[in-house]
Amino acid sequence: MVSTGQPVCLASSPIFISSCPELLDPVVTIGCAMASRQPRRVWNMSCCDNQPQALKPEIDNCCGADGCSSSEHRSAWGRWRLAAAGLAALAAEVLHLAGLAGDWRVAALALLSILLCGLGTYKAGWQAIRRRELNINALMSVAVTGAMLIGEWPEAAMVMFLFTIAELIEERSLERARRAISSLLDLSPAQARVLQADGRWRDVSVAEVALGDRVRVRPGERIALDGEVLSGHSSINQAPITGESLPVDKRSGDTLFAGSLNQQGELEYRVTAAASNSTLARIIRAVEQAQASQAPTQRFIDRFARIYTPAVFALALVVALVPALFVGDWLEWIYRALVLLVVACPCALVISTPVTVVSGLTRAARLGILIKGGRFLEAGRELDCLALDKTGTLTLGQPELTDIEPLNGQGSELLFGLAASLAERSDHPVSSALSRAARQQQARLQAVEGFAALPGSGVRGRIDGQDYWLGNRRLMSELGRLDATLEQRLQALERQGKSVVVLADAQQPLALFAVADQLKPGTREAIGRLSLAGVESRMLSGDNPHAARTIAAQAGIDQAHAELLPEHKLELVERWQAEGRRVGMVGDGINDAPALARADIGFAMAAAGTDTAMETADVALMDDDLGKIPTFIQLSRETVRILRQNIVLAVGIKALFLLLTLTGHTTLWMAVFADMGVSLLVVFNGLRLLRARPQVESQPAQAPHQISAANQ
Ligand SMILES: Nc1ncnc2c1ncn2[C@@H]1O[C@H](COP(=O)(O)OP(=O)(O)OP(=O)(O)O)[C@@H](O)[C@H]1O
Ligand SMILES: [Zn+2]
Repeated sequence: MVSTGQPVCLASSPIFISSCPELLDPVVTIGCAMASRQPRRVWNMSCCDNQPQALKPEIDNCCGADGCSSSEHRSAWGRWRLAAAGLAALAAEVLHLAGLAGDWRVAALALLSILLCGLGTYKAGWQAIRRRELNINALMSVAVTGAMLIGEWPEAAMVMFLFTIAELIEERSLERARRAISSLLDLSPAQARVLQADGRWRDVSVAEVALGDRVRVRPGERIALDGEVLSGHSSINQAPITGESLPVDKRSGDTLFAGSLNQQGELEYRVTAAASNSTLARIIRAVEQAQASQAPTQRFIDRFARIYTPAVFALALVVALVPALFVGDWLEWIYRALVLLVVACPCALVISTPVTVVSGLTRAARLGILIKGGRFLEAGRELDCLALDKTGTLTLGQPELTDIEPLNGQGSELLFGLAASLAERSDHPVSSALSRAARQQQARLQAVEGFAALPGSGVRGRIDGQDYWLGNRRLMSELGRLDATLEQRLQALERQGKSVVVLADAQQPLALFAVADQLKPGTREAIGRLSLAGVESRMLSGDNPHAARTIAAQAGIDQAHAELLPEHKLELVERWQAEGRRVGMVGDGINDAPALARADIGFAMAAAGTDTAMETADVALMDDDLGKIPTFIQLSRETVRILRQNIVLAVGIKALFLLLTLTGHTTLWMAVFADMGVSLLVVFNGLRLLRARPQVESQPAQAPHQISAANQ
């Protein structure tokens, strides 16, 4: 049981982290990660003076050769014992009601029940008291012991039994919320059909597949490993990764994710990541880590519990002693003090937050939204301003070359060849547009020396001993190549909403190349949902003001800031924060990195498959669907709402019972039932998030587009 305060091996849980409802100390978690597909076990080390060494034997024991499944935490024996304890407690109660109150048989049955189910609680309670900490176990141990001492045997047994049951249910719920995420891993098959050296295909365990191996997947099968399609054509359901079940078209060169479902054609692919390091495995690892990190509410509650429990003991002592000094009736006041201890049990309050946050994180991951900690899940609610990069975030990020304008009589074919040779070396979307067009037109590319990317402005390189530049207006004016004619022609193209780059040599500008990007399907709708949620969208673009405004207008964004260098994006984010706004930032390129890092929440899009995005962003959206941001904000609000409901429920009901207790209207029975009831209430309230349906219905009904396309 999690709350024993003992190191606990949650063998039945494939992942895990510590969670100790009545935790008074910071949690130390030790994970024993087995090979990738193996269960992973972790101990709750709230006790043991936080010394991992103290647990060494337990860890060795648990991770030993026998594997993790042997020491099943709630064994069959444990369940039988619990059932027997329940029967004994009930029998004691029945005998008691039958008027045999003082009978030794009642006491014996009650004692038997307590011994059967309560030893763990006593042990943990004793350890806590020895460390001069007072936790739930100590609270319950004292209450039960006190009840026995004043002869309330059946009640003592019932308190212990119900407490044990409640703890069990809570622990199970938390495990369920956690397991919900790791169960995703079961989606990727354990075996893959790999091409052997002798040319035959053989089924091989995924752990043995090497990088670069050629794997075949048939229609209807799940993809076993991350890879790149070598041959074949199919549509793939990537829902486990992206949360989006509309199938995505995949053909040669596209990225495949382990765990996704191949729907139609047969594919052969080259393995690009070991099974233990697939995108899916990394998502799950990240969620586990996020689950381990405490949300602000959690930290608050831990601090609260630290003061609270000792205060309750003090109050109970006062209730037991003081009134009796004046009015007598010792037994009655001691009884009330014991009821008070049970009523005061804060387990509902303490467990409600982890259950809720874990459920929220898991739900998000299933929707293809990877949140890096409870902190961000709680903070999402407060965002009131979202800064968006243009290319690749609002647009498809795959601009098409639309115009080539030679400037001084040279052949456009020659100039295009030069520009494309430079562009070929860069993966900036504008450059990619040129190189794509060059490939289609089979333009002659030349070798480039001394290539350099000039972030925010363009590229530079030497061809045939001549220096060339390819870049935007800023670059031309820096080079002193921007004259009136060039300016005029630039503006003419830009006014059509196009991005324009100029090819120049050491003397003069040679040609203009215009590209136009398209708004991504679903962008306008996502911006609309954001604004409904009270979040203002603002565009931050490195592109020219006309192109920026054109896209902003299409997307429904009022504020567009153009011609920004990376440091300008950062400055704007900082300025808005200084105005008291909570700023989120969505971007992809390196030019967004400083602003992303500075923003209250940095979002990365199309993060599946791009390592840096998945690792550095606060919130990583697995595909390029902007609609995931309003979904995230809704989920965040819902999470916080449930967190608050739980706090009000837990504290409110307990406060009510406290009053009833002090006035002598409650019994131990009622107190335990109330405690259990509140605990279950908050746990199930938290678990609701797992099932929550934060507006997935608002997916645009457009044709699916390739996610790999946006991973530039
Ligand atoms: N490697 C490059 N190849 C070609 N053009 C470039 C390159 N780098 C920058 N540019 C030019 O400079 C402009 C600004 O570039 P920057 O990377 O800052 O913005 P962007 O990513 O294109 O736009 P946004 O910031 O809106 O996503 C581009 O629109 C392009 O015209
Ligand atoms: Zn409790």
